[in-house]
Amino acid sequence: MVDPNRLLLGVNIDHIATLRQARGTRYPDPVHGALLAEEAGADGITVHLREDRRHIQERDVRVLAEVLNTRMNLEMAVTEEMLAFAEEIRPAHVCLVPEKREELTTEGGLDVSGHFDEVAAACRRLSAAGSEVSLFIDPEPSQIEAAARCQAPVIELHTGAYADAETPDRQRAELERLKLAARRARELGLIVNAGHGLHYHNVEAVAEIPELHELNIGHALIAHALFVGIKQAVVEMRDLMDRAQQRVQAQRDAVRR
Ligand SMILES: CC(=O)[C@@H](O)[C@H](O)COP(=O)(O)O
Ligand SMILES: NCC(=O)COP(=O)(O)O
Repeated sequence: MVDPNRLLLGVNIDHIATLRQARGTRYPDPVHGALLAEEAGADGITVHLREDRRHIQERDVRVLAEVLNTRMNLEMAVTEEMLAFAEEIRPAHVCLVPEKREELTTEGGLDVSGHFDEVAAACRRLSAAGSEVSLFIDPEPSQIEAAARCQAPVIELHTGAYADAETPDRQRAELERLKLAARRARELGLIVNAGHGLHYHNVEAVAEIPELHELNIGHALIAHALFVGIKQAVVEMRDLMDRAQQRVQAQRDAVRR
């Protein structure tokens, strides 16, 4: 039986679409990648439908909504166009993210406290459409508290600062911020996910944070898949996450003895 406390893996397939868009071809199809990722053990599929449509297209989201066996997590900006699209598709999960057209990737978390009314209204609309809403935020107490006040049931902590840390000290400090943030969010009753920039060499310390529910991982996993295949790339990531959780459990058991 699958452990109900197992840390879940959401596989972000955006960068399969990046390769397709580079040539304007029909291949590689992110939908194909999503189905293989599910077969290999992904617990969900994440797609970010960017305003500039640089990778995932509306067609991808529509087809995924029809064929996924797990669940879709649609990442999107808080715009009228995207809200109307999500209300039509009604994905299982919608993650609200900040977006800048000129950015290389999502540089930081959503400023929930600074745009409280707009984000709270989006949460209400999406919940009414039947989607579970999550807010992609930096591991900052003020943002976590604002997310709880918005009545979003889920947050996703942006792990980019941890992943990009250039020194071990900086990385330890960023990991500590993530741990404190996860603890605070759980105290407030939020479900806590995390993601961005996670890689095979930095995922384990994050996977050891006991309050986390799901990690969303894309770029590094799809890059690895180029060489080992997507199923193997998912299995390897899953193994690292499982082993990290088993270590935490073994430490807990040792303390109890
Ligand atoms: C919100 C987030 O962290 C991911 O969706 C990530 O943005 C992957 O896509 P990009 O590389 O386009 O940012
Ligand atoms: N929300 C984070 C995500 O979906 C994956 O981000 P990345 O692993 O592509 O950086």
